[in-house]
Amino acid sequence: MLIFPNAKINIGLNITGRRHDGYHNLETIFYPVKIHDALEVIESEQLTFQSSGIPIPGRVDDNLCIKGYHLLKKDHDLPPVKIHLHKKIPIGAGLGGGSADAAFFIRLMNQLFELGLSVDDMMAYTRRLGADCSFFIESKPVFAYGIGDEFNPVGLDLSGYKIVLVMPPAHVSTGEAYRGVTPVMPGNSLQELISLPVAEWKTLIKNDFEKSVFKNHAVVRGVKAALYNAGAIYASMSGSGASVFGIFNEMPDLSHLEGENTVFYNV
Ligand SMILES: C[C@@](CO)(OP(=O)(O)O)[C@H](O)COP(=O)(O)OP(=O)(O)OC[C@H]1O[C@@H](n2ccc(N)nc2=O)[C@H](O)[C@@H]1O
Ligand SMILES: Nc1ncnc2c1ncn2[C@@H]1O[C@H](COP(=O)(O)OP(=O)(O)O)[C@@H](O)[C@H]1O
Repeated sequence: MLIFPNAKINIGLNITGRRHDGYHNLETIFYPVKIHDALEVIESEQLTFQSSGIPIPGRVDDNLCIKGYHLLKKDHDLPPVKIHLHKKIPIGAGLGGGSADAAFFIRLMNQLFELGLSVDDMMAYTRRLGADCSFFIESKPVFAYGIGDEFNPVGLDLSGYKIVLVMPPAHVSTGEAYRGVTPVMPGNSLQELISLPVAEWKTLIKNDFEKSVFKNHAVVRGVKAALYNAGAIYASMSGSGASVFGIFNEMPDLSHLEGENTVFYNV
């Protein structure tokens, strides 16, 4: 069975507090975008994992698909499977690619082996795999809070705009990004701001990671400026970086950014 895990962007990201478990409370909008991996699972003689496309750092045993398999196997009588992941979602980009693979793996296994898991059941597994992982069980626009695993639906539809995503040659680890932020409660609720017209977002909707990431990675700041210069109505770094997206009325010409950066048009 084949499935296509999609990436997400964060529109606004307020880090509101540090918790006793070392994690942070946050508020953000998760919005699904059309950049996909391809994940294939077939029943097999033994459990194997292979990948192609963008190389995935770390050991195979630490791959979130393999972790997801072991979690499910504890509760269900599963045969071994052969997993192939074709990686296209940039890694360490703030696009949640690893989390997407894990959540779509759980969805696929539920279907393939008729495990009868509800959305809540699947989210109980994904919560144990990563803070933003549960979003990808439904992959619909949401206002997320808590550590990023509690959701309220939002009626946000950006399909009338052109969204462009740029991945600069920089890598920011999620842990590093959180260490660079001093939590603060926002003056205005993101849940309310998001229903304002996109043209009003620029001065009101912020990503708290940008300050420290821009300080350490000037190239990321440069990409955001380039998107505004190209006519973006709104531009922001996604998540903990380093990717940056722009929302446009018309498709911009960003050929001057290609080469050094990877540019994804119409995500
Ligand atoms: C920053 C965000 C924003 O959407 O996305 P990305 O930029 O990574 O895509 C998420 O909070 C990333 O969630 P996720 O990537 O699932 O995080 P995890 O693997 O669970 O945690 C990695 C590390 O990030 C820190 N962490 C993560 C989430 C959170 N709410 N508070 C934290 O402090 C912790 O130090 C943790 O050890
Ligand atoms: N299936 C996977 N795809 C990508 N990265 C994975 C995967 N499984 C585990 N990882 C680990 O997760 C780390 C973060 O990857 P990713 O989710 O792409 O970043 P981000 O949290 O910035 O969106 C990688 O450096 C990698 O070691």
